Amino acid sequence: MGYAQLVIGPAGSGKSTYCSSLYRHCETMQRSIHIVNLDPAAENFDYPVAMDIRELINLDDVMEELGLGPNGGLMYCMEHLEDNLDDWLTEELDNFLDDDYLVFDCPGQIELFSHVPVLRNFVEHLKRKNFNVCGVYLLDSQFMTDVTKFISGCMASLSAMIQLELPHVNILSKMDLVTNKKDVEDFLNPEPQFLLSELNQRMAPQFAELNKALIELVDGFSMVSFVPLDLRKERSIQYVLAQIDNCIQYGEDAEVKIKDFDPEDDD
Ligand SMILES: Nc1nc2c(ncn2[C@@H]2O[C@H](COP(=O)(O)OP(=O)(O)OP(=O)(O)O)[C@@H](O)[C@H]2O)c(=O)[nH]1
Ligand SMILES: [Mg+2]
Repeated sequence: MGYAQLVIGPAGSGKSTYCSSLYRHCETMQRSIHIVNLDPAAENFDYPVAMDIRELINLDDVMEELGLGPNGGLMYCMEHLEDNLDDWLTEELDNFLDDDYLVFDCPGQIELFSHVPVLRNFVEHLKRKNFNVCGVYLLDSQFMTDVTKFISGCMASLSAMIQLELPHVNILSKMDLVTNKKDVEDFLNPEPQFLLSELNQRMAPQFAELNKALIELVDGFSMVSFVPLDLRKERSIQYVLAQIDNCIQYGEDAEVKIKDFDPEDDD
């Protein structure tokens, strides 16, 4: 049994930075972890790349030879990955041990986890190879300061959740940039009534019914809650990792220390 995190979220939400911080954290904890680059457009890495889509296909070549732009080129590369799950990916995965822990740093094109089947098929392949996989969805806390942004963030995360059908952890990234914690706290584990009244205040009256339906949806999928991540704090990284480990049953035999501490304790 292997373990895997699929790190997804909009462009610039902090996925690669999270991966490198996680790597360093695990290094300190003397815990083995391997970061995989799935972004054909990535150029600089702050972590050792254990496996790399760029060894399968080169984005510049694709753009040049097929006359595609950066986004079309990226989608082509990802589809090429999808076509090579059985050979390239299988061979690459054979380099790892049975109980290895892999973290996949994905590109940020939102269509990859909203309606294009590439990542879903990728995940299915990992599952067939006996991996326990968790979707880790990063959302930038800078975009979480009012209710309309919160709802749109939830919808994007929800579409990834539905598309991938994975255990799913939502992370609010870049908490170090949040000066007024109160602004964001309202949205970490929000009260539906609070959200609805905020939303109604923001929107014209004819949206009242839609607002109600949206909030019911967000509330109904009680998994739409966010764990704050402040990369300056080891404890914050540790807490996020423990949530994810819990989802994929990592270390169940090895007695992991999750317990219930407050991630904001050390303020
Ligand atoms: N202050 C702060 N900046 C961050 C943090 N995480 C990421 N950033 C910055 O946000 C920008 C984007 O970060 P990346 O980690 O490259 O984001 P990404 O999600 O991998 O982006 P794509 O791969 O392009 O989708 C960079 O300038 C990072 O330095 C954080 O926790 N705090
Ligand atoms: Mg990245």
